Amino acid sequence: MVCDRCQVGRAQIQRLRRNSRLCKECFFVEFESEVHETIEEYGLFRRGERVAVAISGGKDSVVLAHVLKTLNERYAYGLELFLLAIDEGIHGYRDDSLAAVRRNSDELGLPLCVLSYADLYDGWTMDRVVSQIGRSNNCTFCGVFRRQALDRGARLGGADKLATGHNADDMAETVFLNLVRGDSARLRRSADVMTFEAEHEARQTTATVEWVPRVKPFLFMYEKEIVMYAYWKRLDYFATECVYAPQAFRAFARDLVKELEACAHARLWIRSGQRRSSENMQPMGRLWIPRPLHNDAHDAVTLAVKLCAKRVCC
Ligand SMILES: Nc1ncnc2c1ncn2[C@@H]1O[C@H](COP(=O)(O)OP(=O)(O)OP(=O)(O)O)[C@@H](O)[C@H]1O
Repeated sequence: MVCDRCQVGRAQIQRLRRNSRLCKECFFVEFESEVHETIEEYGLFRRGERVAVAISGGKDSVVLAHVLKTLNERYAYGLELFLLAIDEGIHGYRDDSLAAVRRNSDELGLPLCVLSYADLYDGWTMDRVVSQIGRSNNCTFCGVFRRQALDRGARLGGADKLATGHNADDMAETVFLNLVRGDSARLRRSADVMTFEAEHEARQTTATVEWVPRVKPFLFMYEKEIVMYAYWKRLDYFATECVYAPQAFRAFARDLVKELEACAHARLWIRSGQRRSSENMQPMGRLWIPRPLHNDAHDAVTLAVKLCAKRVCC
């Protein structure tokens, strides 16, 4: 079967969003163009800005670093990029992924800044936190520490923006997590392409904190396609899951999204990546859903809440 775009190469991937069948080269072109469109449409960067790319060594952030460098050169954004990694102090996980981060920094020729929880939080590594509080809830601590660490790292590095590798799948999970937690403030901004996290926290604590806006250039990109990009480009990333992650509440949300996707209707609206797929879309909050399924989507949210409640209660 030939590629729908160039009509020459052998089709090797069926795009989830547009349903087109593409060869590898055309897939790279479309993927990169879609990230560029997001950057342009939402005005994520301004010429001359210094951008911290948050890199964990996982596939999303490694692909993000490569794509941002490529687009910065191709479209002459005029950005000054550097990599920012946080060492949470998780033995057998973060030490290995940081090795991948260092190799990417060398390959891309981008400077790297590494900050550790141990240095920032008076010797408190995640291994030490888990030894004190056990495994349940440790991801909540880690998430709060990491958000602050990234913010501090970005400010230390003089960044105007902090770019993270959050993708459409992460967004869908986050929407459900915030729904279940009843965190309406976070729910409202969980699908934003640009957020001001520290500003929100500062408002709640009345502390004066300088903040660095966060941007998510991959918010409309599917995880599966990010994996294919990394695989076909032979990028050097670390694939193992965090040793503490299986206990995470987020894992419930991930399973839930998969369960919902098993219903044909839900699959159509659950990810923000559908946003641009058709003119027949309409917004429900920040999610875009096909018009004929608007009512079904409300049913799906109800179903999601019931499923979550069931899981949380069990
Ligand atoms: N230790 C870290 N250092 C720097 N950035 C991080 C770190 N952990 C997460 N991030 C940023 O937050 C984003 C989402 O975090 P998540 O926990 O989903 O990442 P991951 O699964 O470790 O790896 P990735 O998302 O890169 O595949 C990452 O893409 C990255 O930009």
